[in-house]
Amino acid sequence: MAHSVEMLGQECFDLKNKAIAHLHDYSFMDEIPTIDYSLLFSKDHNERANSLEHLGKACQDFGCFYLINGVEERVVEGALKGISDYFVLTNQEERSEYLKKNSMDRIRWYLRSDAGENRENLKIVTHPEYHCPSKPDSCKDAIGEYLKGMHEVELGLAKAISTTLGYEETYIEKEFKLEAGFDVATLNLYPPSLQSKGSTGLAEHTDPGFFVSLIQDVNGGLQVLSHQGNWITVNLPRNTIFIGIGDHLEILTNGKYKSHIHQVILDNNEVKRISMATLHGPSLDTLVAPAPGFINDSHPPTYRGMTYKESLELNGFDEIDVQSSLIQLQVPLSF
Ligand SMILES: O=C(O)CCC(=O)C(=O)O
Ligand SMILES: [Fe+2]
Repeated sequence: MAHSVEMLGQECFDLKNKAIAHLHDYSFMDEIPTIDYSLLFSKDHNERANSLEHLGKACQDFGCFYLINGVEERVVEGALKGISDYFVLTNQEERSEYLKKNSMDRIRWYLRSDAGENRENLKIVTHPEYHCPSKPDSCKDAIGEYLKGMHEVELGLAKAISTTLGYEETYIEKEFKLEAGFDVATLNLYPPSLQSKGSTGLAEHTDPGFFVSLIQDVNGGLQVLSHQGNWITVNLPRNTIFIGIGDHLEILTNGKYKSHIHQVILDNNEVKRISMATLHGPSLDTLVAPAPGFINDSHPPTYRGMTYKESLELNGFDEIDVQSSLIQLQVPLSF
């Protein structure tokens, strides 16, 4: 059928409106992107360029992504078994040996069960030196093997993310002095919702550092806040690691790559859930401030500089507590 000029005009108008509506329909953006680690280093130039572009978008538009082909499946499964063994094969009295003793603790444990938090949590400093309870035997080696693999991935992601920011590969590694980076793993045990005091596993927060890597034994619980303001549940396919941007990459990039806001909700958890979040940080003596390349007239510095250690201790916390101080580091807006 022949189209009259008026009809074609109407069709064009409808198509344009549809496209505009789609641009504002952000529901399609509520799926956490997946990055294939191996493709970031592909020998095929186009494949590498495409996956780096995808990584840059994930960092800028989501602040998090699912990583595949980073650490071997056997190693991830071994670590999850090691964490489960720690909580199952020791009793609470043995675990409470790691209750806070002093600010320089390298292993620390607590159990919290109230309206604001429901979890048992063991924090261990894992880099530059690796600390882990010696009991049970299966725990230290299995978690250690995963962390070794994850440290390689950290260095690889530092290269890839530097490239997405338009810098040379070694940029982040040098800026954050990752050779002596301060990493803390937090091992979590959340009760089933029936046994919790309220529905909050862990309240809304961001984490300090370069980025956080997370593995979990069951899906459901961890949620991230999308840049469009929706809470998205982290559903990790098997052998996938969740990666979320940390506060100090937000500070270094002056807000270009934002720290991911997340929380743990126990609403639908019928079974207990274990997770391990590793906060990969700069070295404690690194002064982290917005880099000159991210500052210009329309982007004045949004954060003040501070060493990683000072920022971890800013609100009276110890470095092993790895608490965020992003809000306190913000420079007030001047008009
Ligand atoms: O257990 C989780 O899913 C998240 C843990 C977390 O956010 C943290 O330990 O900082
Ligand atoms: Fe966190």
